[in-house]
Formats: sequence, C-alpha cells, structure tokens
Amino acid sequence: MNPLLEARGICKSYYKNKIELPVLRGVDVAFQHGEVSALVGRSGSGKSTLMHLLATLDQPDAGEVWFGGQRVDNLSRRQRDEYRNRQIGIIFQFYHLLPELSALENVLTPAMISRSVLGYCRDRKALTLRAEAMLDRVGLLDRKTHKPAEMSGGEMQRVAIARSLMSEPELLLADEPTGNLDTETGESILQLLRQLNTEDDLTIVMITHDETIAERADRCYRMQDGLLVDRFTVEPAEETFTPRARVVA
Ligand SMILES: Nc1ncnc2c1ncn2[C@@H]1O[C@H](COP(=O)(O)OP(=O)(O)OP(=O)(O)O)[C@@H](O)[C@H]1O
Repeated sequence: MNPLLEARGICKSYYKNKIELPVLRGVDVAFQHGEVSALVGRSGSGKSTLMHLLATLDQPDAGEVWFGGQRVDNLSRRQRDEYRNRQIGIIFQFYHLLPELSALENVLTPAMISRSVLGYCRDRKALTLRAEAMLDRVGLLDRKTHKPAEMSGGEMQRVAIARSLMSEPELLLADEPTGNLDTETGESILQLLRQLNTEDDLTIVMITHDETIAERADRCYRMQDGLLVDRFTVEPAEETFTPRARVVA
C-alpha cells in the first residue's frame, strides 16, 4: 500500500551567525494510512524540524515531501496553506490556544479564518455546530464557554484536538501531545488519540522523547543527530496491556 505521507532524502540546516547547523541529514520515512506512528529521539535530534517540514510549515534544503501521492513541498505558498488547512490537523505540547477566547471560539476561529476549511466555510452557524460537535467528540461540550485559564492542561489539549479536527483531516501531527501533562492525564489523551485513529481512520504521527509513549504507537521511528536510525513495529505483549517494541529490518 502507498504511504499517506512520505519524506524522501530530507536535508535541513539552520544558520546562526552565518554558521551552518545541519539538523536533518537525509531523512527517509513513510507513514502508512490509518496507523499511529511515533518519532522518538533525544532533545535536539531534529524531530520538530521534521514535523514542520512534513506540515509544509517550512521547506527542506533538499529532498521531497509527498502526501497522498502528490508532492507537496514544492507547492506555492497558497497551495501549501490549503494542503495544511484541509489535510492536516496539528497539536502541540503547549496547546497554542488563544487565552482571551472561549473553548468554543478557540475551536471555531481558525476555521472561520481559513478560506478553505470545509465546503461551507464562513457559514458561521454551520461551523459553530461543527465546533460544538468536535468539542462533544473530545468530551468537553460542557466546558465550551471556559477560557484556557479556566481549564486543566488535559482539557486544553482536548480543545486543541477538537480544533485540529474541524477540517476533517486525514492526518494528525502531534508534537509532544502529552509532554506537559501528568501521567494519568497524558494517558487519557493517548486513549483519545487512539480512539480517533480507530473510529475515524485518522492517521497520526506523534513526536515524543518518551520511549514508553512511543511504544503505544503501531510503529516507531528513532531519530538521532538528524538521521533516522531505527524502525520498530510495536506488538501487544501477551500477558500485559503494555505493548513492547520489536526491531525490524
Ligand atoms: N530556528 C532555528 N534556528 C537555529 N537553530 C534551530 C532552529 N530551530 C531548531 N534549531 C536547532 O535545531 C536542532 C533540532 O531542533 P528540533 O527542535 O528539531 O529538535 P527536537 O528533536 O524536536 O528537540 P526537542 O525534543 O527538544 O523539541 C536543535 O539543536 C535546535 O537548537
């Protein structure tokens, strides 16, 4: 089966005071449709940089990004915005909610601003109904008037997830989705992500430095110093709930 999302030979450097800092040094990775994948690696190994390139938030110096059989890294800026708005949901460790807006407004506003979300864009009533449905989906409809300061970390991440679902994306990119949460709350977010994967066939790529979280994915990719050094498939352990990783060629 063709992968949903693919990076081919990705290289990326940053420059500081004209000194080159190579961050990605030829990364090849393919994410299969309907799977939960984890990119695991130490701080500074290049995970977030790769995620930004996969989301076309930035462009590689060399290499290509493909989504659904189409090359996307070389699209025009407008086309890249449209690709991102329609196909990808993104969530971050620190939620990136607007503090002055309610939960409902946080879910609704980016969709209102985006020109391309859904066919009925800018139809405020339809979008509001959808935003409420998404808040309901993540179990937070009763908090719709709460502002971020009036919510827990787990609730804020749920709002961010609801926001990311507004465009019915095929792919969810999650940068350390549980990184700011205690173990129990993080667990409930992981369970929600798995539920969305199973029920909506949502393909998920999550970044984490935490091996135990990575092992919850169907497939893990380990990054080290700007290179992908390992791939794992994850099999459920026979006698316990905790899955364990198996290295494959
Ligand atoms: N805009 C930038 N300018 C210069 N250097 C950068 C920039 N963004 C990231 N870097 C550097 O690139 C390297 C990789 O950063 P990146 O954020 O991709 O790593 P990461 O694996 O996601 O780390 P973490 O787990 O800490 O988020 C780091 O050494 C970082 O300092």
